Amino acid sequence: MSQPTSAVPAASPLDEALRRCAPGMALAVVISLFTSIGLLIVPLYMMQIYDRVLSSHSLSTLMALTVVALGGLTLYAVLDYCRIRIYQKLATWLGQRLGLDAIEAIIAQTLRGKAGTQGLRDIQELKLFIGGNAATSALELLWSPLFFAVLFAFHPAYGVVAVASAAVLVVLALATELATRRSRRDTEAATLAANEELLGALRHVEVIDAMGMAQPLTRRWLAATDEANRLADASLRRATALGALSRLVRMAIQIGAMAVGVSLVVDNAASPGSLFAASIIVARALAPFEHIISDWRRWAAALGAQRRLRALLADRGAGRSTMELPRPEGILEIDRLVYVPPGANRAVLKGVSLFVAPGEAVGIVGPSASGKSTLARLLVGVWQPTGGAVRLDGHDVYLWNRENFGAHVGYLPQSVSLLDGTVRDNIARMGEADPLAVVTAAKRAHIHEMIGHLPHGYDSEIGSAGYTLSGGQRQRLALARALFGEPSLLVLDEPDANLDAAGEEALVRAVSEAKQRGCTIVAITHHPRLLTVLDKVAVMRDGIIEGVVTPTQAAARLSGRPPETARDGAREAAKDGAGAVVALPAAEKAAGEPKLVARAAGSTP
Ligand SMILES: Nc1ncnc2c1ncn2[C@@H]1O[C@H](COP(=O)(O)OP(=O)(O)OP(=O)(O)O)[C@@H](O)[C@H]1O
Repeated sequence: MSQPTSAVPAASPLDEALRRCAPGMALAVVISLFTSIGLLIVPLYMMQIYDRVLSSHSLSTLMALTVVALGGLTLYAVLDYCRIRIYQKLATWLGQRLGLDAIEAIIAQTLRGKAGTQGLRDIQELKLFIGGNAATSALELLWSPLFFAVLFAFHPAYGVVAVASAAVLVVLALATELATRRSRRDTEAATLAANEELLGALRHVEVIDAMGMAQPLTRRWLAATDEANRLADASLRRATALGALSRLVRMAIQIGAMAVGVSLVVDNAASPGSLFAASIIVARALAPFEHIISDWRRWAAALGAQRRLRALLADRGAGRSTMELPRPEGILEIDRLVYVPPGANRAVLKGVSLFVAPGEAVGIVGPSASGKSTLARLLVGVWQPTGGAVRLDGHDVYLWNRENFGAHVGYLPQSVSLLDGTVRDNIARMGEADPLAVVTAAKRAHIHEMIGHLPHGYDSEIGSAGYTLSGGQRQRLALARALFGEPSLLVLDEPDANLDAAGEEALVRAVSEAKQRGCTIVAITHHPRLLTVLDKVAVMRDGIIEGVVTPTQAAARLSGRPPETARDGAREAAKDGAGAVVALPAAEKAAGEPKLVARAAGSTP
């Protein structure tokens, strides 16, 4: 079948977001030209006072200069406010813009076993950088030549002192970077790894508390952070030494500028007023250079954050379609599916093929670790197949746009996985849903009444901070979530694992009704009652489908024996005749012959 799926464009979302920030940045930089000029108001005012008012004793000149200076300072204050607000707005926008992509990327990485929330912290770091002083003072560097020009205009000696001082400060900033870069990066990586391990462990806090595992965990965390602390200390030692040196240099510059100024005044080469004005302007001209050194940690953090964000965002669900597809009929084709987990050297699925017609309900049985849950995850496209494909209505489920795919698919994982929120939020898949649609899904899962008995009905909070549902209640609620919104495909991974007799009965009815509504169903189950409402049952062992039996045959075998005997059941059923079971030779199965299995099961349309 065809695969006309369009791929995601390769442009980096970070570059795209920064590109869209550029006009705002440019406006802020232009405004900062005027605020930089505004910074000259006080020194020029002082110079005029010394050189004109003190010598002429003219109070009217003083008054005029004061009015002009105050007017200029007012304008400066307004422009400075606008400039800072632009940076703050840009930082907020950037955070929102990147947040969506970062969450998507974090989900994609977590699915590949690389869990972590560092991406969100990195966005926060970039926001602080842009919205705070670090980025703004760096952009003010652009206008430093203006100050240098004024100093050269006063006297070339002032200009030379300022430019030479700026060069020394730049060298110090570069030395700080070179001396601390490696250890800083290593510190970041070591701290990140230690914190992620601890956060991962804290998700299982009940186990930790019940079995007194807090101490060993703390020791592991301390051992992991020890290395990070050692590296951080080395980096801090160098940065502190260079910081002390740069403070010494800054004070020496002030003294040097003053000494040069006084010698010029003594030689009558410059006015006394220019001496004071120049010392203030030198300080202003060098301020952005000094900020680079004092804000270096923020700079380093922002550089590290953008590097990690770039890598994270490049990694988000690469190659998935951006185009929405219409509601599928529910033709499910598993085509020579192979799956080798990341880092593993052995395939969990070794060429699984199966065809499921629209509205058909298939059971999957097989012993533990035969690959059933892995198959379920591949059916809903959360993992990328190593080979082969799963197609729904001819389109690869892994490449399918996730939001669009989710609207047509219901998935009940083995771990249930309810999220923090209300019962209503969970059924509605955390979206803003029509109450009628929520109630319909609950009724289809036969839990509408059960929800009525919760403290706040559909508004009952569940999850870590809310009402604690029983295992069976959680499973039934997760079934309602899977049934929400008329799914075309329903994938249920052991939906009966925690249910009592009433729950099992409700599940059987819910699955049977979904089938009648035309939903294609794949259910991993060993429950004989549930098997009987399905159309066929695939028997899995060691990553392959050994054969397909009728539900009656599978249920009969399973009700008398443990699930591990499913293969024997399949083989015995094959001996029963009726062509219901296909026991393919191993080599044939590994090569993958989907149609053989499907045809033999009598399900190919
Ligand atoms: N991400 C992974 N990395 C390494 N091995 C994995 C990974 N996921 C699954 N496996 C391995 O694949 C095999 C099949 O696992 P799977 O969960 O699919 O089995 P199952 O048939 O659903 O078992 P059960 O009935 O016990 O749930 C197991 O041996 C498991 O250890």
